[in-house]
Amino acid sequence: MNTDALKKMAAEAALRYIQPGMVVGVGTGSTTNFFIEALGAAKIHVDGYVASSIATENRLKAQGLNVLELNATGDIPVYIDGADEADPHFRLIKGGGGALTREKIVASAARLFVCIADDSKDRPMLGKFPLPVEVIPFARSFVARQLVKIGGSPTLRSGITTDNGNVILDVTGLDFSDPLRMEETINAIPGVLDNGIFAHRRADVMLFGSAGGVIERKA
Ligand SMILES: O=C(CO)[C@H](O)[C@H](O)COP(=O)(O)O
Repeated sequence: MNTDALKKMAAEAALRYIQPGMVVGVGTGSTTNFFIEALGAAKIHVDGYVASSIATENRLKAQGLNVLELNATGDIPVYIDGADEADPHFRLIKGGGGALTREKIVASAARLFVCIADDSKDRPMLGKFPLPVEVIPFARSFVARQLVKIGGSPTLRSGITTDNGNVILDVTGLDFSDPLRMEETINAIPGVLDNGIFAHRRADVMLFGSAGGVIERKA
């Protein structure tokens, strides 16, 4: 089975978490795009959707789905999103699509975070995928130097400005033995808006598409 088929399988399995009348948070990326397609076809009468990016907002609207502002909804029952890596403790690296800050906000506003991915993202530990860090452009060089001091090798992602008007540094070489601490350490650098470690707000459910079917894990 190809990777897209596995992503689609996980995305369609997430529909079981969507009930009529809910507000649903929706992430960003190719796996989430399969979820949006499945939502469009399923025609579940939810109250509306909160998008984690402008790209997702546009896709939801293209399916005729009702998009709500997070500021108007309060806490939301469920958030569905992909990941770049997931460890056995439901901690994630996200931000391959550059939407990590809004994704973390919507995930944190949700009572249940269901993470959908193909099983290549199922890893014994985080850190193979370069860690995305969203940085205010004014602080780019300063933040890069601080990341080097904690063992990282940052690279500026070219050709992308985030929905918040910022840049992304992709960082390799960091020590992921304590992801929660690394999440806090990086976010304490002035000029960092957020980073792609989801250890404070982990997933509650993992749905992995695999050749043997959907693997479901609950925290
Ligand atoms: O965090 C993300 C976007 O910022 C995505 O969820 C992550 O990059 C996975 O993407 P894909 O579903 O395309 O593999």
